[in-house]
Amino acid sequence: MSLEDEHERFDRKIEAMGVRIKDADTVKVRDDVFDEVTLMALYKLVHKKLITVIGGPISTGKEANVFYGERDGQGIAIKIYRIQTANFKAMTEYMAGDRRFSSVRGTRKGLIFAWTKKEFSNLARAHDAGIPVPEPLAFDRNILLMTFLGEDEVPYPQLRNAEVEDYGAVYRQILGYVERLYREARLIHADLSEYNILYHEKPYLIDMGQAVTPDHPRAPVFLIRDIKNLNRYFSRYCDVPDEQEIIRTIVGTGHREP
Ligand SMILES: Nc1ncnc2c1ncn2[C@@H]1O[C@H](COP(=O)(O)OP(=O)(O)OP(=O)(O)O)[C@@H](O)[C@H]1O
Repeated sequence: MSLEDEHERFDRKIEAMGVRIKDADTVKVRDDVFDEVTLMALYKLVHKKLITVIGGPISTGKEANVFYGERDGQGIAIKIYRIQTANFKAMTEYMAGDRRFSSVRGTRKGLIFAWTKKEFSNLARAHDAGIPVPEPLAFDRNILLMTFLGEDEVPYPQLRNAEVEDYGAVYRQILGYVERLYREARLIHADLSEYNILYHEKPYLIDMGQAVTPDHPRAPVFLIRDIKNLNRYFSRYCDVPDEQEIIRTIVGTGHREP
C-alpha cells in the first residue's frame, strides 16, 4: 500500500471515529511526521476521545511539529516529536543528569518517548506552581497534548514578534516566573529566550522538554544561560541588572529589596 493510501486509510479511520481532519493541505507535513509509531499514538489519543479535531500545522521545527487540534470544542496543541531527526545526543545529556530520568537508556524511540513524558511532567510541575504555561493534558509515545495558547486557531505571538507596551514590567514578570520555576517547581527551563515565550497580555513559557531539576550537574550553567538570554534580549528595551545578582536572588542567597 502506498503512503498516500495509507494516509487516506488512516484519515478514514480517524474520521469514522468522529474526528474531523480540518486541513487537507497538511499532507506534506504528514508524510514527514506521521510514521507508523506516530499514527498509532494519534489513533490511540483519538480513540480515547482526547482529540476530536486535527487541524493544520502551527510549527514545523527540527525536534517536533506542532498541530492545532480540538477536544470537545476546546483548542489544543498537538506536539509531535520527530523520531528520526531529533537530536539524540543532546537529549541523552539532558536526561542523564536528571534523577527523574537518569535510568532511561536504549533506543532512539525509547528516548523520545521518555522525552515526551519529561515535557509533560515539566509542564505539569510548572502549571501546578501557578506559572503561565500550556496545561499538559495527555501524552502517548511521542505525542504531547496541551492547552492551546491562542485565539481563533492562531497561536499567541512569540515574545520577539509581540507588541509590548512596558518591557520593564514584562522582564520582571518573566524573572518572577524563573524564580518560581526554580523555587516551587524545582526546575530550570534551560532553553529560555524570546522564541520560547509567547505573549498575550502576559508572557507564557513554552517548550519545556529540556527543563531539568536543580540537581542536574549542568543546572547552574543552564540557569545562567537562561538569564543571559533574557538580559541580551531585554537590554535593548530596558535596564537589566547584572546576571549574578539575578541568580543570587533566584537561588536564594541574595538579599531582596524590601
Ligand atoms: N500550547 C501551545 N499553544 C499555542 N501554540 C503553541 C503551543 N505550543 C507550541 N506552540 C507553537 O509552536 C511553536 C513551536 O513550539 P515548541 O517551541 O514547543 O516546539 P519545538 O519544536 O521545540 O520548536 P523549535 O524546534 O522551533 O524550538 C511555538 O513557537 C508556538 O508558536
